[in-house]
Amino acid sequence: MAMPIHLEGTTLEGGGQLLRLATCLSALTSAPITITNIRAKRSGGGGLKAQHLTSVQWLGNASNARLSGVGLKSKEITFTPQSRTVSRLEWSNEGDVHIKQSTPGSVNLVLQAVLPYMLFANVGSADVEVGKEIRVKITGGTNVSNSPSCDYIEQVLAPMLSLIGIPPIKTQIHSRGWSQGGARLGSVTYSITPLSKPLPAFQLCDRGDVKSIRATIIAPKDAELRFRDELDVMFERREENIFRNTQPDVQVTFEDSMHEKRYYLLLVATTTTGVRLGRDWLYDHAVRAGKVDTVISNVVKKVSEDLIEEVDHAGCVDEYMRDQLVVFQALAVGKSNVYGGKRKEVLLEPSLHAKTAHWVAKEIIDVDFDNDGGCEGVGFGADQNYNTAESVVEQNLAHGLEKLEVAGC
Ligand SMILES: Nc1ncnc2c1ncn2[C@@H]1O[C@H](COP(=O)(O)OP(=O)(O)OP(=O)(O)O)[C@@H](O)[C@H]1O
Repeated sequence: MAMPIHLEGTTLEGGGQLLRLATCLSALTSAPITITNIRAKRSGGGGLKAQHLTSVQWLGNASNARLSGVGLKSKEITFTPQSRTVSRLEWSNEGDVHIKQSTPGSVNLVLQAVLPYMLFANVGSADVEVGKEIRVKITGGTNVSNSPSCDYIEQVLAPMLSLIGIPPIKTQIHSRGWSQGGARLGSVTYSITPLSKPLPAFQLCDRGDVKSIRATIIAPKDAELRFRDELDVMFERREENIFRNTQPDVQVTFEDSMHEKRYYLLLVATTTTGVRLGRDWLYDHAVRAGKVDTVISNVVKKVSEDLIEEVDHAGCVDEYMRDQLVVFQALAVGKSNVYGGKRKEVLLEPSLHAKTAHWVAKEIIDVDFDNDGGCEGVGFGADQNYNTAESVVEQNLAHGLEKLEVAGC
């Protein structure tokens, strides 16, 4: 049997993302891995939290893996996938998957671990019903600090994945789960259509101009007017920083957060080439009586400044999207390019999360990322049943998607 690939869990960012990506790639490729010192630099002693455990166990089941050392707080695990095909087909034929967490761990970090597996596991399998959706219901936190919110998934990640050739992902939030204002469980269903053929290389090189902004406010009902006013004033003042060459187009939606300590704002810019850039904040400081106005103005100030920084660099991905696209570049057929933008004429460095994802992908499937965001993917599944470039393009067109081809990459 092959020796497991050893990954030192404290490398670079050294958080849960390293574990999620490593176990996902291992499950897909059947390469056994051992991860040591998992999250060892994180506060609270590190090791697997419930959210990480859920992801590892689900991927283990799906890929029929032998798991060793896997439990709450484990700092070292070995993940040895046994067979790919049998269990892959088992779950995908069902159509419904329910991943339950008993804590409000981020549902979207669980999604981050399982989504590439769900999309790619059946690539090249002749038995798969093309176009058959998997509905994945995940219980946990829908809005959790330091993780993508369901709103970000729906408004940024899913449209960006469509842009690179992944069949559209639908989001249905049943109830919200929060890490702020008292822990609370929620649930969401994502409808995902697995790829049946390899993902063609994709090019995200031309950002275009910002053509619209969508603001999603979730806050206590009695803060609605104040929040909307604060946003109006900000958009008036920052119009030129955001829209530059285009007519301002702003849409604002409001949802009652049902708790006096839950304030959330997401701003999403959509550009003329279909790129989405998002920044958000789930307010995580104390909300003092009589200080609601300060909270609102802090939230609007921070999120709008963060978004303007993303607009300024002219790249095709926001800070978070950059690391979340790495796995798709690594698995695609041929060279994909993702332009990360410039500051003062110098290419923006990938974030530590992005560098970590590059490192994990290199260790497990031996792909390299260059400084300007290019990566020659392994062409996952291309050596199986369907391996012509034309058939790949046909498949994506059948999903109603166009490949984004932009000159200058
Ligand atoms: N506001 C945000 N919007 C979108 N994505 C986010 C946001 N904040 C963090 N992320 C993404 O969430 C992931 C967080 O990975 P990280 O390793 O920090 O997670 P974790 O499992 O919580 O680990 P740890 O508890 O060890 O920090 C990254 O992919 C990052 O890009």
